[in-house]
Amino acid sequence: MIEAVGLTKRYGDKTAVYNLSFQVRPGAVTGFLGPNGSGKSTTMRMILGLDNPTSGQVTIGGYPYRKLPNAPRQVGALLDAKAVHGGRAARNHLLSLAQLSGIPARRVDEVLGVVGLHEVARKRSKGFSLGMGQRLGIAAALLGDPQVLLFDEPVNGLDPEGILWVRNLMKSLASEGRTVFVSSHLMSEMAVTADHLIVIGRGQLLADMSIKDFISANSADFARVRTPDTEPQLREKLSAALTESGGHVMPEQDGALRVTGLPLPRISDIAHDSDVRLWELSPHQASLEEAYMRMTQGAVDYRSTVDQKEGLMQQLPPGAQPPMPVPGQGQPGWYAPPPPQQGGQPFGMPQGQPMAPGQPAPQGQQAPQGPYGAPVSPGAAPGAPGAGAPNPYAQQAPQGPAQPAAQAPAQPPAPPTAAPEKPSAPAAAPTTPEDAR
Ligand SMILES: Nc1ncnc2c1ncn2[C@@H]1O[C@H](COP(=O)(O)OP(=O)(O)OP(=O)(O)O)[C@@H](O)[C@H]1O
Repeated sequence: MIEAVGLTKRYGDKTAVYNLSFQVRPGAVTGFLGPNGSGKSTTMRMILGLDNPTSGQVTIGGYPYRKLPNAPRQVGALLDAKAVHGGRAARNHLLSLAQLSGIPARRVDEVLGVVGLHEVARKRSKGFSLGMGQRLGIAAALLGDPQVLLFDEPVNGLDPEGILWVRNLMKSLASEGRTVFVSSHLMSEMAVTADHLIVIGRGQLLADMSIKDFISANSADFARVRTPDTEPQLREKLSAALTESGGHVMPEQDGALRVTGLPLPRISDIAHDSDVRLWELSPHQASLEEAYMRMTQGAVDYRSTVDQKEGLMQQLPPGAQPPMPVPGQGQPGWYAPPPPQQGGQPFGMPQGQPMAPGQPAPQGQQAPQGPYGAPVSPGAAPGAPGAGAPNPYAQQAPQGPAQPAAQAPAQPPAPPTAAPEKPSAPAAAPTTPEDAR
């Protein structure tokens, strides 16, 4: 288990992480979500002993990383897939990491099979595609057969097949009882990968909850109602009638109305009673990406200066409800879809679920040891199981296509921040203590 308590990191006058407390438990994929610059990588570096906290502490299995006995065998991480010596063959790169950590050479071939890079094992990594580089970084993380794994944005730049492969790998590692902590800024990806979510914004904890709770708290039902385009007065009439009946009405970009707080049959009756013809009346669920953006909208450091949000600037039709204000957040005159619990917690924290973890798991709890990738025959195709023993990770699970990457949040430009440029990530695999900065 990974446990952070009051973790704070300052770089000069920039506070990258502030008073962060959370636990990452074994047997689950824990998604670490936050907008760009929210402190995810800084937190991961502190977990791995590559950066010292300004205050607070973070431990793995009760030890700070640097005091962890035989750390490379217990913790594996992918921080930056590009942090490899490009002139070295993939196998040699892994071999050198293995030798530094006293890991036998045969394990190198095992992990090459696990990530499906066996056929290119003797090729220099500088010719690798982004996806192959990610696989090589993941192979390095798996070398020590560790119980604790950290992946910083492992699907960045991957194609749908690669995303699906990483997703299934995370899940199978967790199903073996390992602790899997994976950062991302894509809610849509975490929704289908993670069991648990830790969300941060500007270095502070915004939410710590199971994905199930996040979904039930944030997937509000709403109805889309569309009146004939040719008769705008009907739209206004219906909007007023729905509002009068206790509904919350907001305009959609395409001229339809988004209605919450009224069941579909009631909306139909109100339209009928108001003599308004409908071209559409359909049930919908707010997307998790929207809920996540709502949660983090006040904690986004970097915004596009390109005006991409005209659709959100529509005038409210007569009778329409203004957006729910999110205390201390959001931009005046702008709005995201309303939170599902009107008048309640803007982030819809489920009952009895604290913002910060409240149930410490027993210290030193050991996850059950699962079977690990058995050697794969040298002729095995990349990503395919070997001809000998089955390869649990290289196999494609029969699932649907990966979800497309979400649109960047449409937000007005924020005032420039004085944040210094982010330095490049550590230049070597974090499993080698020698590389610690
Ligand atoms: N070594 C450093 N010196 C100064 N500032 C830093 C340093 N490392 C990080 N920061 C700053 O701390 C903040 C958090 O950065 P961090 O890289 O941890 O965010 P992140 O959530 O991983 O972002 P991204 O999703 O863009 O990778 C940023 O404002 C960044 O510029």
